[in-house]
Amino acid sequence: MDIFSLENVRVRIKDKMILDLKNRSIHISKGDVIGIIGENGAGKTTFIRVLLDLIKFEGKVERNISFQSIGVQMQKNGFSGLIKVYELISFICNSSIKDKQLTEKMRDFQIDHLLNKRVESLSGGELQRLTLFLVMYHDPDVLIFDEITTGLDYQTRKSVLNYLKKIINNKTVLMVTHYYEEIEKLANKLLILHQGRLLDYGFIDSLFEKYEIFSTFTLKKDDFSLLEETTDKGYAFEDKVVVINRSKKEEDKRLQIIQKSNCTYDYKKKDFYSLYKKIIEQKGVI
Ligand SMILES: Nc1ncnc2c1ncn2[C@@H]1O[C@H](COP(=O)(O)OP(=O)(O)OP(=O)(O)O)[C@@H](O)[C@H]1O
Repeated sequence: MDIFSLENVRVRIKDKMILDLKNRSIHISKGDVIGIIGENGAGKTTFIRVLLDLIKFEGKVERNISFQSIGVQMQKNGFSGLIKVYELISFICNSSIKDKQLTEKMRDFQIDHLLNKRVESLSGGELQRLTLFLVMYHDPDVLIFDEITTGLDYQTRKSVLNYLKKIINNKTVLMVTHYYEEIEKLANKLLILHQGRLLDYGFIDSLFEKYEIFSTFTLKKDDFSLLEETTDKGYAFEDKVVVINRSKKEEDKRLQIIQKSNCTYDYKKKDFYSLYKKIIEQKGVI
C-alpha cells in the first residue's frame, strides 16, 4: 500500500522553481526506509514539506495516513530555547511529567535527568535524544528525519544510529542525510535530488545494478597508475581515487594487480559515493 504518492509536483517560490518533479511520479510504500540525498539546496527539505503539506505546491499528493501517525524531526524544530525540558515534554505528550509510563520512557531515552534544564542549554546529543523521545512518544507509523545526526560527534552519532536501527522496525521512514553510512546502515531505498530535480529513486540494490557498480577499490592517488591499464577512469576523492568494478571478473583482475604491488587499498561492496557520482554523471548534471 502506498503511504504517499506524488504526481507532477512542483514548488515555485516567487519565480523560482525550487522543486520540479514534472512528469514524475513517486510512490512511497509501507515499510520503505528511504534515504534522501543531494547537495545543499537540492530540494530535500522542500520535498519533506510537500509531503507534510507545509508548503504550497502544484501537482498531486495523496496521503493514506493521518498527520497524527507521522513523527517528524525537522532541521529547525521551532522549540523556544527558553522553555524547560519538562514543560516541553508535558505540553507535547499531553501528560503529567509524573506519569509512570512517561517516566519509564524518559529513562529509556536517557533524558530523565534533563528535565529542569532549559532547551537552549542542552548539548547536541541531549537535544537529539529529547527530539527522538518526542517524535517516538506516540509510536507513529511513519517517521521523518531531516538530518537527525548533523552536528553530533562521532560517538553520539553512532549511538543515535544504533538506536534508530532498533526503533524503525516495521515503520515507514524518510531520512534526509548527508552521511552515506546512515543510508548503508538503515535504508533500503534511495531518492536522489539535484537542483530541485529527481535524478533517481529506487531500491538501493537495484540502483547499484542499474549503474553497474559491483564493488569499488579506493587507492592513494599515486597508486592509481597501477590500474590505469584496466580502466579509463577513477573518481578523485580527497587524496585518493575510487575505481569502480562493474563485475566480479573486473574485481578479481584488479585485486590480483593490487595485491602483487602490495599497495594499501579500501574495498567496498556498496560505495554510495561512487553511486552518487555515477548517477550525477549519467544524468548529465556536471
Ligand atoms: N522560503 C523560501 N524562499 C526562497 N527560497 C527558498 C525557500 N525555501 C527554500 N528555498 C530555496 O529552495 C532551494 C531548496 O531548498 P531546500 O531547503 O529544500 O534544500 P535542501 O536540499 O534541504 O538543502 P540543505 O542540504 O542545505 O538543507 C534552495 O535553493 C533554497 O534556498
